[in-house]
Amino acid sequence: MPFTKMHGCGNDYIYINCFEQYIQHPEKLSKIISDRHFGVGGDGIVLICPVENADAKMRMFNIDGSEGKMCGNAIRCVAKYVYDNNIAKKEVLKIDTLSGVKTIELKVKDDQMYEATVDMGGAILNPSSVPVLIEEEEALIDFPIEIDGATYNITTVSMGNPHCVLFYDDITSINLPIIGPKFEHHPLFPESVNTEFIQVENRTTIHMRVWERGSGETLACGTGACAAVVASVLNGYCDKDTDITVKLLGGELVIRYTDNSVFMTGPAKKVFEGIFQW
Ligand SMILES: N[C@H](CCC[C@H](N)C(=O)O)C(=O)O
Repeated sequence: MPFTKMHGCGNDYIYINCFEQYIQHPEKLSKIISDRHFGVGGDGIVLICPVENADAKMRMFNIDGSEGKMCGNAIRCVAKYVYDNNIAKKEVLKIDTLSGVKTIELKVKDDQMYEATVDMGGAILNPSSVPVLIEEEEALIDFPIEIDGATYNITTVSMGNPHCVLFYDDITSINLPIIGPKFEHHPLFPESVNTEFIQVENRTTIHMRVWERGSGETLACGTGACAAVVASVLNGYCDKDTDITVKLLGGELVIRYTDNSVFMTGPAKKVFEGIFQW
């Protein structure tokens, strides 16, 4: 099975062209091929599929086989793949996702690395739409919850997929493999949750680590960076209608939170192509 390995800020996926092949059980394939020792290695797989209402459709599966409803780093790479492989040779592309059709503007920086700006759509703040099971109509902002006897102040945001954002003075010392699953598997989050840990540097710069549902700690999370900037604005650390730099383990994303949409700008890079025997 032919594949293309690509990444956005080190959030790496195995991309499969489903204009040319059909994958019957992507949830099984993701678990096998994502393994860094017995497979290709990645944070999951992304299927690039034909669709009527857009240039292509993206289906993304985490390492555990669960299907993500949106993936910010992957959609930039899908746009690059669609352009490079002449599926749609346009600098403005429309990619369909389980969270609707997104518009991506590509800028070719060099032959292997592109920069893309994605209109990620509006941030969803109503708790029942994130979803988070708390009887509140208003957005959860700096909302205290108790997990295993400890209190955490959470801000919850959906970018088409669920996010829980927390703020710390120092994120370098957080033990994500211990704390991440506590949120990922908590009954408060019926569809599980991606959890972002934020350290604010100034009004235009934040640092982020992330524990992704279904994949664990990744080097970057595009939807998570968007949710983190929305949460930073809601908590008064950053401003709307301003480019905020999100510094991640694998690189940087620039996020702008406006009344209508959240915009994300970042890299998309191809690493190699190959044939997977399975
Ligand atoms: N783990 C996420 C999907 C991947 C999101 C992340 N890699 C991104 O770049 O947005 C979920 O299940 O909601």
